[in-house]
Amino acid sequence: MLLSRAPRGRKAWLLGRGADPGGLQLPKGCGRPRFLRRPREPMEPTEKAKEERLVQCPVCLRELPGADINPHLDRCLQAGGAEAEPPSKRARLGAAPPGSQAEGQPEEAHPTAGSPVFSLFHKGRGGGQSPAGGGGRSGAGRDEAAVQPGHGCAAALCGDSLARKLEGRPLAEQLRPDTLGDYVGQERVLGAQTLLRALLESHEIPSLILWGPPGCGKTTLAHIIANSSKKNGMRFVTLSATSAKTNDVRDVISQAQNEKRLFKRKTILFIDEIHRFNKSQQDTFLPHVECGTVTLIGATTENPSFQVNAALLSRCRVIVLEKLSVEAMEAILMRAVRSLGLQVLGQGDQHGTPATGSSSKSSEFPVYIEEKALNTLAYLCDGDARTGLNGLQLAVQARLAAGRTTPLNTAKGGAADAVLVTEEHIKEGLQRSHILYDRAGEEHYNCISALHKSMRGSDENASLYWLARMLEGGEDPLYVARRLVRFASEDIGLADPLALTQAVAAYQGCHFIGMPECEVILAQCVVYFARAPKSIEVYRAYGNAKECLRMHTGPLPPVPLHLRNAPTRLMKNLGYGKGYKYNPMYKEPVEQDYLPEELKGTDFFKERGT
Ligand SMILES: Nc1ncnc2c1ncn2[C@@H]1O[C@H](COP(=O)(O)OP(=O)(O)OP(=O)(O)O)[C@@H](O)[C@H]1O
Repeated sequence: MLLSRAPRGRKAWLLGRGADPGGLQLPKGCGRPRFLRRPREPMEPTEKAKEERLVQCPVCLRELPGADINPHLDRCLQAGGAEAEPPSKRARLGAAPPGSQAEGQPEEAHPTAGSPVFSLFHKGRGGGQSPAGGGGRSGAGRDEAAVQPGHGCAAALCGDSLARKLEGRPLAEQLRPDTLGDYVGQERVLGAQTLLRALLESHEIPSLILWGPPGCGKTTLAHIIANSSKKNGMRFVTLSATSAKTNDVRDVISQAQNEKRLFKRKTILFIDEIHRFNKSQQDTFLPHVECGTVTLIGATTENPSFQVNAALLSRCRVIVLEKLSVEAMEAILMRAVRSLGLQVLGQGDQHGTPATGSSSKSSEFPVYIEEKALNTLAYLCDGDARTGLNGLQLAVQARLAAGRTTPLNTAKGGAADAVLVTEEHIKEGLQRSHILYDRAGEEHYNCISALHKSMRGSDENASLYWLARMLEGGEDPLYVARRLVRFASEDIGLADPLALTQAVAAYQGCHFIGMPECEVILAQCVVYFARAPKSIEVYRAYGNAKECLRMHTGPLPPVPLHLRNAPTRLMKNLGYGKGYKYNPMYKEPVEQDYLPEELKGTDFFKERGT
């Protein structure tokens, strides 16, 4: 029977388990809840009616036909709550096309992929094994930061098996650490003596906001907390603010309330990209964080002071994660190298020119990666581990697909053909926009601010550097050009009125020809501005005028009658324009007031000077 055909508004009740209580596993110390007893009905329903009646699961709140409730409840409880997400909700929250999954089907029939709720930390999803190849997670970590020439993983893999390992889930996902031991870097907040580490190790998880640039390990840290909290009997629920709606948050909260009330189980709610929730959505969970129904862990790349409700922020500990250092990146890449079974080719080793061979042939050879290539990758991914791991994956896959082998002479005296990944291949594999700059995030504002300040400080070299950093990172040239228009007036002003013309021309030039040709137009304008004399006289005076208006109390003074236009007889009769002295008619300077009476004599320029 489909849920959609069931009568609505009927009071939910649960059937008792009758003769088979053994299948129901309740947590220790928790007696059979009262709701499991069937309430008395005025008239005993028939067996068929009993089976068709809808009842609500106390764990996941899903309504099911009476006949299905007890097996469902068993599964729900055994799966530990988080895994018991009703399939109907998965379909609703996830990206599944409408109608692709019939509501009310048993949950086993529904994969979790695509759902923002509970999907991230599912075990065993899509064959989510570590591709350890003998290396696995053990031994990975800080001590592996040094690249050992000619030293791959214990079991070196040849092309074919490696290609299979790289299929499917992205390498970064496959290698996401499960424990703090494998979490690299971020010593300042997670080092041995830090408060956060002590709290995590004692399983006292406070509400947290994890703030840091992309790929620095925010989600990974949440994943580690999820693993350890699940082991300690807590529920861990994930929502992504990019796809979840306010109702999804409400559902999670009401489940958390039930869990707390019925099973004394705590819920940790992880919200990825929390800054994408608007303030009123954030308000939804504020009281529940306050009263401890849920422990909130939010991840954001944006400054939480602007993006997270002040009230919510004050109830959370803000953990600032940094870009991963080059050393940390090397450790992460070495862990990947080991897990993939690649051999590292040291600086002293030599190789010849790649020869073209068939794919099937190259698939039989071991795969080497230059030590230099790993170092370069560690530098170029700019502290973003996802970019680094994806770059490695792409480069290796591309080499395997190209089907070329290279004759190698290693320092250890060996000579053999192999598939070789060089520094060049790594650079090709990296997307340019990832190299230096996060166009959509914090870095965008940091760099434009640095450019503005460098021009203001007349440092033409720094100005060019910040400009190049933005453009090479993929910044929109029109965004930079708009800022230059503003700068021309704000910082140069009347010291060189031509600056504004330059900026507008630069904007139009960029508009006409686009990147990369327009970069030199912007460079010219930026250098012009850095060298130009500066004046904030107008900017300040205008600020004073605005201030004067804002500070004014009471009704604003009327526009003096003599300054008003008088296009009609009535207006003339009312005195509009009366006494106005038309300046061109006078040879000598005209004595006339232009400010309202009460502001007579105000000098916005004099007040603070320039
Ligand atoms: N500190 C770390 N130690 C080991 N691996 C890491 C670390 N940080 C990131 N990684 C690797 O990089 C991948 C991406 O990291 P993660 O998803 O945690 O980044 P994030 O900070 O949440 O980024 P985003 O804001 O873009 O979601 C992980 O799957 C993991 O393989």
